[in-house]
Amino acid sequence: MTIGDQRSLLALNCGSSSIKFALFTPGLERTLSGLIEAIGRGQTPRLSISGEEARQFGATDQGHADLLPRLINDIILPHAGQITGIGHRVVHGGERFGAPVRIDVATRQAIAELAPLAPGHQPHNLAGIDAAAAALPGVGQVACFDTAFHTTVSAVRREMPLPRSYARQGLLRYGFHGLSYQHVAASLPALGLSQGRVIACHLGNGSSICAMMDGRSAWTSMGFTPLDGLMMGQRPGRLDPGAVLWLVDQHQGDTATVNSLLNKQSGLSGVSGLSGDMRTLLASDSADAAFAIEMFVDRLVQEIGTAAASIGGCDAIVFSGGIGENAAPIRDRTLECLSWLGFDCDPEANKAAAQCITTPDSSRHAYIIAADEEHVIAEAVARMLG
Ligand SMILES: Nc1ncnc2c1ncn2[C@@H]1O[C@H](COP(=O)(O)OP(=O)(O)O)[C@@H](O)[C@H]1O
Ligand SMILES: CC(=O)OP(=O)(O)O
Ligand SMILES: [Mg+2]
Repeated sequence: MTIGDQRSLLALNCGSSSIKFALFTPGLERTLSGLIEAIGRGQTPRLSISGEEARQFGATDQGHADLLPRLINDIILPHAGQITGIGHRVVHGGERFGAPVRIDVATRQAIAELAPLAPGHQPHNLAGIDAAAAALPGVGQVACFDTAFHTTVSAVRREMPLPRSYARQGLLRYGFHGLSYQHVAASLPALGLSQGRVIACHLGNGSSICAMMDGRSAWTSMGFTPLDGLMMGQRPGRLDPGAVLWLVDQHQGDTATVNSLLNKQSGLSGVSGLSGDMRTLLASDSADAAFAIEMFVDRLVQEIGTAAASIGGCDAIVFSGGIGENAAPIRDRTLECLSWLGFDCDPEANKAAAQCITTPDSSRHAYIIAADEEHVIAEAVARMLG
C-alpha cells in the first residue's frame, strides 16, 4: 500500500509550550509522531519527528497559531495519506464536557468560552482545531478534555471552602492532565496495579499529581485552573491567595500583568532567572538553578504527601511527562525524600530509566510510564468517528 492509499487518524496535543502530534492507522498503530517544543519561550522552536534529532522550525516570535498550518501541511500531510478523523487535547472542559465530543460550531464556541480559565492553553487548543479545519475541511474532529478524568473526584474535594453559591457558578477544582492520567491508568493492570493506591506524577512543562484509587482519580493537585499545585516551568503552583491579592495591589489592579507573571514568568524560570527548562537547569552550575531545582523537588514531595493522605497511603508511584521520564536526578531526589513511605530507589535502574526504578527489596515500587496523550486521543477518535 502506498502512502496515498493509507487512511490515518491525526492526534494533536497543543500544550503550553509545545505541539505534540501523531498519526495512527484506523487500527491504532502509530505511523508518525513528533513534537515542536520551546514555543513562545524567546527561542526558535525546535521540531523533532519520530525520535530524529531536533531542528529549528519557524521563528522566535511565532506561536502555536503561526506554526500549526505549516506543521500540518508540510510535515504531517505528506505522511498521512487520507486523514479520516482528527482529535485534539483540550485542556479545560468545564462542567459541560465530561467525555470527548465531536467539534461543531456550538462545541467550538463552548470551548472558546472556557479560555479565561486556562489562558496558557485553551487558545492553543483552539488554534489546533482551527488550523486542522482549514487544512482538512470536512474531516470530523473530536475534542478530548484534560478535565474529564477527574470527574470521579468527590464533591468535597471538587468544591472549595467558599460560599457554595460559587461552586454552583462553576468555581470548582477541575484538575488537568487527564489524558495523560488516563493512559497511566490503562497501563496499571500490566504492572499488577489495577487495584490500590497509586500516585501518578505528570512532570512536564506543566506538572501535576493525581492520587488514583483503583485507577480512578480521587484527588489531583491542579484546581480551577492549571496554576494550582506543583511548581512548574513557568507557573508557581500553590500560592497563598493573600500573595495574589498583594501582587494585584502592587500592580495597581492590573490583573493582566499578574496573570502573565503567574502563567509565564514564575516557577523554575522565575526562580532560577535562567530557564524553565529542566534540562538547562540540571546542566547549569548556577546557585539559582540549584535553588529552583531544590524548590521543585520540595514542592513535589509535599504534594505527594497530600496525595498519599487523600487516599490513605500509597502502594506505588508513577513518574511521567518530560521531567518524570527523563530527569533521573529529580526522581532520585524525590524518592530519597519519600523513604518514609517505603521507597528505595535503585540508582542503576533509575539512571537507565527502567520501567521499575526501585530495588527488589523496596517495600513500595516506583515506575516510569511514558506519557501518551496522543494514543488516548486517537482511541477516542476511532471510537467516535469510526
Ligand atoms: N533529558 C531530559 N532531562 C531533564 N529534563 C528533560 C529531559 N527531556 C525533557 N525534559 C524536560 O521536560 C519538560 C517538558 O516536558 P513535556 O512533558 O515534554 O512538556 P509539555 O508540558 O510541553 O508537554 C522540560 O522541562 C524539559 O526540560
Ligand atoms: C494542564 C497543563 O499544565 O498542561 P501542559 O503540561 O501542556 O502545560
Ligand atoms: Mg504536557
